[in-house]
Amino acid sequence: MRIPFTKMQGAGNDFVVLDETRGLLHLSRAQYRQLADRHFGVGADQILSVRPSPAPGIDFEYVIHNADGGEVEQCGNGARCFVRYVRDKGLTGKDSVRVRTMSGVIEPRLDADGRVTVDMGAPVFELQLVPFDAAGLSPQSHGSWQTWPLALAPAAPSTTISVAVLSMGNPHAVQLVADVETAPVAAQGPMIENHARFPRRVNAGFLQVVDRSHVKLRVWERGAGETLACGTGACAAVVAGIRLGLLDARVDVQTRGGVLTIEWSGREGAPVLMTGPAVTVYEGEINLDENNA
Ligand SMILES: N[C@H](CCC[C@H](N)C(=O)O)C(=O)O
Repeated sequence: MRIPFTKMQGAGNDFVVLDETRGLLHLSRAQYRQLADRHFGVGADQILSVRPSPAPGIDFEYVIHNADGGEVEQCGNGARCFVRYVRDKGLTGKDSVRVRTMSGVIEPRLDADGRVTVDMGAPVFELQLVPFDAAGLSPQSHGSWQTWPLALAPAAPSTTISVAVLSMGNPHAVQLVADVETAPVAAQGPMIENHARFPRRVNAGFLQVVDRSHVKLRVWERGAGETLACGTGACAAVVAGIRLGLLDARVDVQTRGGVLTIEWSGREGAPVLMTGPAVTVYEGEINLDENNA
């Protein structure tokens, strides 16, 4: 099956974008994996499918699959690329669109300077909604919030880390590190991602606080491994830093792929705003294996 696609990236988090506004492609999990494969396919961290409005007052639906083929609830860098895509393709005349994902409705907006700002909605702290199983654990208190001990069981000795746990529509576990460059992302990332206390797995953030308005962040993403940037991960890390009393309301997040600016008032229920780049890299066509169907 030969299909057209658009390759995009937001701060180095890269995507294959598919136009399904005139009909669904009905791709299989294996075909999503092939699209994301950097040797047998196009190569991307996630696949974004643009679909027609699902309901009045909502402009589009946006479906997200990780490189491992699994469908997920939210993708922040993808949301910025999404609005750039629908604008450039003439699928909308608006600069700001309301789009539904599996986790709810978000509102990306094209800014005059070419960057994109997205209202990512409010962070969720109820552990059972992340979801995170805290049974039998005693949290460490930090002012009005807490972090949770997470035992990582390598061969020996087992390591226990301390994570802030929250959802941006998708699950995040954020730990503070002294230096992101030496943080054990490759060693600990998979163990956190697949930890039994996260029934739907989790995105693992490694956060270095530089000062109250600048941080550095690396993220081992659920279903994709370490990416050059993670939009929801940047939102989750800044919200965690604010709640732990370490950050102010507007923070520049330095990722390996670029800078994202995150704003959150600190009031529960208040939305998180994320601003960053969205770039079209190239257009192409791919022969998808039929036997992958
Ligand atoms: N790996 C994430 C989805 C993509 C999130 C990330 N690319 C972003 O920009 O938010 C998850 O499984 O929840």
